[in-house]
Amino acid sequence: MFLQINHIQKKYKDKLVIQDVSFGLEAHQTLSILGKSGCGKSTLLKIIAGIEEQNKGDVFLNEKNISNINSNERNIVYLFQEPLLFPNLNVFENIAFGLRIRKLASADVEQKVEQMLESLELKDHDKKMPHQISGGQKQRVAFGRALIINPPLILLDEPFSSLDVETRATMQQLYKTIAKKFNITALFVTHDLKEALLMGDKISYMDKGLLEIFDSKKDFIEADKTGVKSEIEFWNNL
Ligand SMILES: Nc1ncnc2c1ncn2[C@@H]1O[C@H](COP(=O)(O)OP(=O)(O)OP(=O)(O)O)[C@@H](O)[C@H]1O
Repeated sequence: MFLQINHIQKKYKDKLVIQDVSFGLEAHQTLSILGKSGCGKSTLLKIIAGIEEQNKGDVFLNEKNISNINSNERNIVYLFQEPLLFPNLNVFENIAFGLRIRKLASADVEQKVEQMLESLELKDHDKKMPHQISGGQKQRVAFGRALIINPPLILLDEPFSSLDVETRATMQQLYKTIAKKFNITALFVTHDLKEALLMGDKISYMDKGLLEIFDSKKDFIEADKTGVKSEIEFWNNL
């Protein structure tokens, strides 16, 4: 497995937030993590990113135990609901940032950023500043800035939840396209049932600090706790 999580436990003081979480994820796959507010989703992502420290358990990335490696040396990208862009840099330079600090030649930066702008349908916005673009466009710039450095793993923490329904649907489609194009390996946290089903190659459900991965979408739909059956019942009863 490209990402292997073994028996992670996390307590905040005496409160057990993550009980015992283990799972594996193959490279180039997206795992959706569905769960109600407070079930420990963000805490799990923070542990994998190295922002929080677990009390027990290990994180392996590409066969290497990264549990004791500093967050900035893990090269894992963590994308939040609200995209954090550099307010004083335009769209082009926000995306180029990771390449500039790695001292890539200007011509290479230009070529890579142009390609990324094209993939993210941002070509007409390259000169704009972050305050001049919409929420969906900001989220696309944040994706571009993350993807351009080829991170081994991307952690998405409800990335589309502040967007309106239509923009959200567009972003979901775009995510599917770029995930395939850039061979992304990702964890996608959401509290939206449909989004979990759409975004994940694999789907999991988190509840009270425990996580279950389903073997298939059919199993996920049929399990009572995921809420799919009651959703279907609701529409049938209308
Ligand atoms: N730094 C912290 N100190 C103490 N308790 C925390 C801390 N961070 C999170 N918690 C608690 O841990 C539990 C899990 O929080 P977490 O943010 O992981 O939930 P979540 O599933 O991501 O929720 P949401 O969907 O609302 O973001 C919550 O009860 C929260 O109050």
